[in-house]
Amino acid sequence: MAKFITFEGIDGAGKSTHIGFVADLLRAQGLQVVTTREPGGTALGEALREVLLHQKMHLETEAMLMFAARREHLAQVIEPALARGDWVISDRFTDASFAYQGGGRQLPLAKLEALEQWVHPHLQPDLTLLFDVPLEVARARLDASRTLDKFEQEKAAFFAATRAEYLRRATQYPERFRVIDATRTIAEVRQELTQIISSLSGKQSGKQ
Ligand SMILES: Nc1ncnc2c1ncn2[C@@H]1O[C@H](COP(=O)(O)OP(=O)(O)O)[C@@H](O)[C@H]1O
Ligand SMILES: Cc1cn([C@H]2C[C@H](O)[C@@H](COP(=O)(O)OP(=O)(O)O)O2)c(=O)[nH]c1=O
Repeated sequence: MAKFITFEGIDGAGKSTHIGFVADLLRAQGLQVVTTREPGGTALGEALREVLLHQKMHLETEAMLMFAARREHLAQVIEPALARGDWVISDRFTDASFAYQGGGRQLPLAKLEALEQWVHPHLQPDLTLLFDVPLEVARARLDASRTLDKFEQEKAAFFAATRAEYLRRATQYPERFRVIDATRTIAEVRQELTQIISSLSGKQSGKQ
């Protein structure tokens, strides 16, 4: 049965480093896998990503554009892939809106819940891998690796609140979240990912 897997965590936790690895693990089992990302994943979504990552805007505009990009992503990529029986791995999904817009920027969670109900009332990820690291570790990795976008330039308090909201959601939805201690080496993290993926087979799809 096709499954929907999401990767989450604060910037610099190491999500992107492991997506190809997990996709290859699944492909080695003969599964068809679609990898994608948010904001993005479609032509319109990538255009919105450019705006979201580089322009200042009202917080509610930011939240609505994240969900607008998501609506398109679901319609064009995620839902058709799951309907075909493909597995889908997305670098971020709605938990990121709760963590960043809700936790980091303090948009009331009820507004995000309303957007979630509008955009995907019947779909949740089957598995959410939360790559968890202290802020200093994430910051050191980012500083060493790239030019920072609008979100990555935020201060420590923003990321503390973002991380706290991710962890709160992991406690709220323990059936789909797996919290990965991403301070370990890449090889150690991959060992745990291999165990998680091999134990996934046989569970039901996340469509409600
Ligand atoms: N476990 C790890 N140990 C050390 N460095 C890591 C680890 N995981 C990722 N990195 C490095 O940290 C940087 C940020 O990783 P990345 O996967 O881009 O993070 P994210 O997608 O979560 O923002 C990259 O340069 C990556 O090579
Ligand atoms: C999906 C999503 C992402 N974001 C933010 C988190 C990230 O800082 C940024 C882009 O995510 P990401 O693709 O992880 O950035 P990068 O490719 O630089 O690792 O968008 C939100 O604020 N809300 C959302 O709903």
